[in-house]
Amino acid sequence: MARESFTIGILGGNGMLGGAMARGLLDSGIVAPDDLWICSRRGSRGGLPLDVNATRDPSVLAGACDVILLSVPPASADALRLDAPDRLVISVMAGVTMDRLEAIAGGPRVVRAMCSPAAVKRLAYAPWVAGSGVALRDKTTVTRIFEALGKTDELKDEAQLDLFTALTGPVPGFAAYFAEVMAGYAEARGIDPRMADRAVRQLFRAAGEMMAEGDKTPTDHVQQMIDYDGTTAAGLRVLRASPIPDQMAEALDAAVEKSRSL
Ligand SMILES: NC(=O)C1=CN([C@@H]2O[C@H](COP(=O)(O)OP(=O)(O)OC[C@H]3O[C@@H](n4cnc5c(N)ncnc54)[C@H](OP(=O)(O)O)[C@@H]3O)[C@@H](O)[C@H]2O)C=CC1
Ligand SMILES: O=C(O)[C@@H]1CCC=N1
Repeated sequence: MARESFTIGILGGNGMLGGAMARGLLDSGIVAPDDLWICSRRGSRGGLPLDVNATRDPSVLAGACDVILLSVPPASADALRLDAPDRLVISVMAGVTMDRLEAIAGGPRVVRAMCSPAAVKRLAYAPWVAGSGVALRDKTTVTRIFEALGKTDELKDEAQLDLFTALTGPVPGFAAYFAEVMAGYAEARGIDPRMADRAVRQLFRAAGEMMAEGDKTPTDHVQQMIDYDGTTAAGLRVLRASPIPDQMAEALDAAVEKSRSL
């Protein structure tokens, strides 16, 4: 049986995340360029193909699209009114709660999600929570859209979205900080900065690919290196005994609190 096709509109589709999702969706083939709409105040296309429809008017986008993705800054959210209770509205905005989304959409057929700019490579992780007006068929649509952009899970507890806003919303996000620290260590010990940069980029690329493949969890990888009992084990034992896990939790808590205050 052929899969249902739909038109998708992205409010903020010329922005960092909106543009990444637009490109990912087009690359996946889930939507044809002429079934994709983007909307922003400037009405710019953000380098998307000319067949993609662009408008400055959110009501035009809402009128043309079965599914509307909201990807404008949280500060712009409360002034938005789509009045489109019959459309499936999916927000990827940090901290904008389900209640606020229902006010924007004009009804409860809304999904609050988190996504990331890795959507451009179809490598995002997108958890989501369904509002009370979201039917089973809508959930299938949400899953199809986010599977086109990477991996996805339905959550039951809206509060957990703030945790993912901190953990997986920013890409490279907190992983970039660890890369920065490692490159800084190398530079401080006389390695050419360009070489340190190249080395650390390649390390994180390989680490990401190796951790994404197979069944091993990050803990399994760490334990395997500790069990090997070589040079890396010496350093990992220092890290495991350090306050770094608590400090990491403090940093993530700060990001979660920020999300809850938006
Ligand atoms: N960037 C990221 O890493 C992530 C972002 N997010 C969330 O995604 C959303 C978008 O973020 P991001 O892409 O970084 O932001 P950007 O500033 O890059 O893009 C936002 C876009 O929205 C448009 N816009 C702003 N206000 C309005 C409005 N009132 N009506 C219509 N369009 C508007 C802007 O275009 P114009 O000026 O032309 O109107 C702009 O291009 C935010 O809510 C953020 O929390 C979530 C996860 C990760
Ligand atoms: O840093 C930010 O505000 C964006 C939103 C969620 C993740 N990154």
